[in-house]
Amino acid sequence: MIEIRNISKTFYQKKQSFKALDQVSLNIEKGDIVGIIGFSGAGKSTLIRTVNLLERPDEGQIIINGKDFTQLSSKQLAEERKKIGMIFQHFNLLSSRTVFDNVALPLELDRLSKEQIHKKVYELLKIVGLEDKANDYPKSLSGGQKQRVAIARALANDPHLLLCDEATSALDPVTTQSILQLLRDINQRLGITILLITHEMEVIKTVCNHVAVIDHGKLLAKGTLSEIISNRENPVIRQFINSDIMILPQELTRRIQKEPQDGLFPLVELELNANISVEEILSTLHHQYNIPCKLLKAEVEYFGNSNFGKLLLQLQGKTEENQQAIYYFNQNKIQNTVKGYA
Ligand SMILES: Nc1ncnc2c1ncn2[C@@H]1O[C@H](COP(=O)(O)OP(=O)(O)OP(=O)(O)O)[C@@H](O)[C@H]1O
Repeated sequence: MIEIRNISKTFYQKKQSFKALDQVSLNIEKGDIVGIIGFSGAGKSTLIRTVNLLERPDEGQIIINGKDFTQLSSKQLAEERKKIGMIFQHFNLLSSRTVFDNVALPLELDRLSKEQIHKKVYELLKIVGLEDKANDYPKSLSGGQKQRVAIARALANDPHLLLCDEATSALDPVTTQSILQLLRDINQRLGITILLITHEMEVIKTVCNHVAVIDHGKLLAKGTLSEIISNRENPVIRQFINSDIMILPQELTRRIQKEPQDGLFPLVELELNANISVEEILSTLHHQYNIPCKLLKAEVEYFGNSNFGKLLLQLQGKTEENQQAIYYFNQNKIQNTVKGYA
């Protein structure tokens, strides 16, 4: 439905050039929620802005519902853009207009009658849960409420696609979750495709079913959430997914030894992957190998049927038994690190 095909964009400033996008291609299916993640300066904003041609690419095509946007006249483009809503990190509301008038703006530009506008604006405010704020001005709203108004305005022309440019980056974690929940509702109830950019993995995990990773203007990887999360080879992806260092419980930190000693057992940190579940690992150690072990800490997340995260296990078998456990981890590509002995 949306095809970003070999897009490149170079910026020129004072005789210097900078390639912000380099041959980026990405397909987005109708009804998807696709997240593009990357570090600051990776090219995310430039990429999302090329989709509705706010930024015109130097090369490549943007094909939406069979139309190549780069080939449209400005009049045709203006028509097509009405069907693409956009929201921004800093909401971009007009401070001199009430909530009602902000949401009404695209409808006024479309020359709808007063009655039609009134009906539509209240429908939209109901969707975003702000009917009681119609007469308030943006300055009296919280960040989350401002973003809701911006979402209502973006939905005014019944778009088939919503572009979200770091829409939750200025919000606290609780408000972020409520805005993401609203985006998911809109996607499910209204069938609107959503393309969002973010530098936060939490945002991706909360709402996206497909992910693309961008770095230095190039698309590094794309796929389902679990495909991307299982991609342990790429160092950039690893940084996003695996940024959490597992902190040992305090009481253990005090008595942990670096070298093996009689009477001490190894503490092993395991990195889970999509191929094997926590339950299977523990059950194999207990029942198949008969190795006593203690689960000291677990940070596990589930995506579909796959689990990811880390475990801290103390292997309490004899030396050979514990080695057998390590062999089992290696055989199953479960990354394991002996953190010490206790
Ligand atoms: N209009 C412009 N003129 C010159 N350089 C630009 C312009 N827009 C973007 N750039 C440069 O292109 C690169 C990519 O910028 P972009 O805003 O797309 O990155 P980003 O991944 O969205 O970063 P952030 O998360 O910090 O917003 C940056 O190095 C930026 O300085």
